[in-house]
Amino acid sequence: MIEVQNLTKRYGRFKAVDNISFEVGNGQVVGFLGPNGAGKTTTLRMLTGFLPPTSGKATINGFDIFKDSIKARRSIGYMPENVPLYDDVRVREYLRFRAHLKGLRGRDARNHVGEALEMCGLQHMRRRMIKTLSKGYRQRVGLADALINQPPLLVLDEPTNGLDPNQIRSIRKLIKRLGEKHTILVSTHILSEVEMVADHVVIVDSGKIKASDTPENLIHNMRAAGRIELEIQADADVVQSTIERMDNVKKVIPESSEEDWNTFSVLCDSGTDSREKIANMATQHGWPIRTLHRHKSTLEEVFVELTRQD
Ligand SMILES: Nc1ncnc2c1ncn2[C@@H]1O[C@H](COP(=O)(O)OP(=O)(O)OP(=O)(O)O)[C@@H](O)[C@H]1O
Repeated sequence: MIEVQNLTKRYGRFKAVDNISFEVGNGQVVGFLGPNGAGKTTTLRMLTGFLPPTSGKATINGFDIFKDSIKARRSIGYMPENVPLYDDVRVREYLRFRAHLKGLRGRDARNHVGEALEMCGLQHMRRRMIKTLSKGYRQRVGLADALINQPPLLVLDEPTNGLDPNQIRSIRKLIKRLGEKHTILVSTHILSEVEMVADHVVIVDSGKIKASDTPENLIHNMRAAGRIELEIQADADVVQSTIERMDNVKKVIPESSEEDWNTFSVLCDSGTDSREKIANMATQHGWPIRTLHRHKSTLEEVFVELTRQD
């Protein structure tokens, strides 16, 4: 559905997007992540035909977005970061107007508007003036607009930006539902959200791709660097030196101590799990254990690891 090859965008001498390439298959929900200023919006604006690239190529649904822009754009529903809406019209009127702009007429226009209202949970708001809507409902109108001509691809730029946790949940559910029928490229800062909705994640930083994989693989590869949390009742120095001598253990880091109990992070080699060996060793020495837990990485930790500045 999307093929991006060596896409670059310069603003003067500054490279906002630096030679990125990635693909999004039909039906995938792809999370496009990166810290502020990473180049996400610039990339999405190029892919939706709003911004010409400095160099590189992108095709949407087989059409070159720069050479065959109109055809490519017919395949895209784009929800920009700040949804521009007219305040002094009613929700349904606005969507009908947008449907007309997208070439829909008569019954088709009415049906598509009805479906978009329904899909985005806006039926009961259809007669409301846009200026009276909460931010969450304004976002829904933006989404309804993006899907009104039922494009195969939805490009959503931070659809949950500025929403409260309840609104975020409902937009997340909506994205999940939309993902059943559409290919979706969604940029967001809310990583737990991506973990729940995305089949694939692209992480960008300083205009470059830092990782591109399924959320599971990204997390697994982090987890492979295995960290075990151990809380044990024994002399801290003895525990540390004993465990550090074990195979596959890279480092034992004392974290805290409370009365006789000492807590450690045990860092192990990729793909290994030393919990049983640690448990056996503790039993042999008669050291009681209160916690022996393999830490599960989150997408947030992967993100921080790949994009942190320090
Ligand atoms: N029109 C412009 N002229 C000059 N620099 C720009 C322009 N638009 C964006 N930039 C710069 O390009 C970089 C990438 O911006 P972009 O908006 O694509 O980032 P982003 O990943 O979407 O960030 P955010 O998460 O904050 O929205 C930033 O350093 C930004 O300041």
